[in-house]
Amino acid sequence: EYVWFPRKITDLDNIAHRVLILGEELDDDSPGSNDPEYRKRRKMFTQVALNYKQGTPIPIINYLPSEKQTWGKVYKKLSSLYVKYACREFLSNFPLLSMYCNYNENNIPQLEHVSAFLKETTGFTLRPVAGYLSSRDFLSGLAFRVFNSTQYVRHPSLPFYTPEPDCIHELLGHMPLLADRNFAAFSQEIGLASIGASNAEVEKLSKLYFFTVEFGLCRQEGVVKAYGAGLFSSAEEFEHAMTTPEKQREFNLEQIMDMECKVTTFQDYYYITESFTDAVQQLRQYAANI
Ligand SMILES: Cc1ccccc1-c1ccccc1CNc1cnc(-c2ccc(C[C@H](N)C(=O)O)cc2)cn1
Ligand SMILES: [Fe+3]
Repeated sequence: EYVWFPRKITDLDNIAHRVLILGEELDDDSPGSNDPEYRKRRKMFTQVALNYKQGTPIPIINYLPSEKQTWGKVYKKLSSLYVKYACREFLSNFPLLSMYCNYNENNIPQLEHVSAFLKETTGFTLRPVAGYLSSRDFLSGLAFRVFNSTQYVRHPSLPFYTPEPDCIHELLGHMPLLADRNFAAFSQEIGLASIGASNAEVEKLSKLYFFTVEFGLCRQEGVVKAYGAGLFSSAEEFEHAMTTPEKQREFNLEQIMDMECKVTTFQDYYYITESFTDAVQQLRQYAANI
């Protein structure tokens, strides 16, 4: 069947309104859905994302003291885990974000500032997203080196594991590696493979994305390290994944394709790839047969 796909970067504006949003479509038992203040605050972020037009600056947000407090708690706890368990690419890029994007315990970095920094390093840029895009729509952004990023902050009741992506997940989880040239290339290749692909192939690519970009492990100097954004942003799942060897498995594309993606609980398994370039090779092989 004919599948529309974006042909130029401004076509990504046609995708922005096709989101699952907290309180409308998303199940109402997500954290903060029974907190009227929080839901009002989330509606503001939703409007910013729905009004956004490609190529315009991302609006600067005056984050609230309660949001900054959640960020600070998470930032402090995770910083101690990065030293022990993060891959070398993450550790070498993190200081750059502190320097150029004002990453610190007392300040939530602005997407606009991080987007400008990424544009200089790997050509990636950010755009604010109101909630869950479909896998196809999210992956199509990556083909243009555009990363759809949430801008709201998780509810203060669940700082160390939240079932929804939020700006803390994007800023601490994804941004440091989007500044790495090999990882940026890998991310774009997954996006390019999804353009015009069938629904079955998009489903497979989104699982590949999920078990690498979101929850990937790698081996560096013989030691298992993390590179998955979902680990870098959840102190609980990060600690769990790195201290439960029986849940760590060698990366195997076929096996991953059959795995179910757990979106609101910890994963059953975490997959180890030797490196990003190794993952790219496996993806290229797979994409060649699509
Ligand atoms: C679940 C879904 C909805 C809509 C469209 C696609 C999907 C879908 C289907 C198959 C595989 C993956 C997905 C969506 N992918 C993802 C990717 N990331 C997340 C996710 C990432 C981070 C976090 C926050 C983290 N737990 C933390 O506490 O920091 C919470 C959720 C959740 N789902
Ligand atoms: Fe993510």
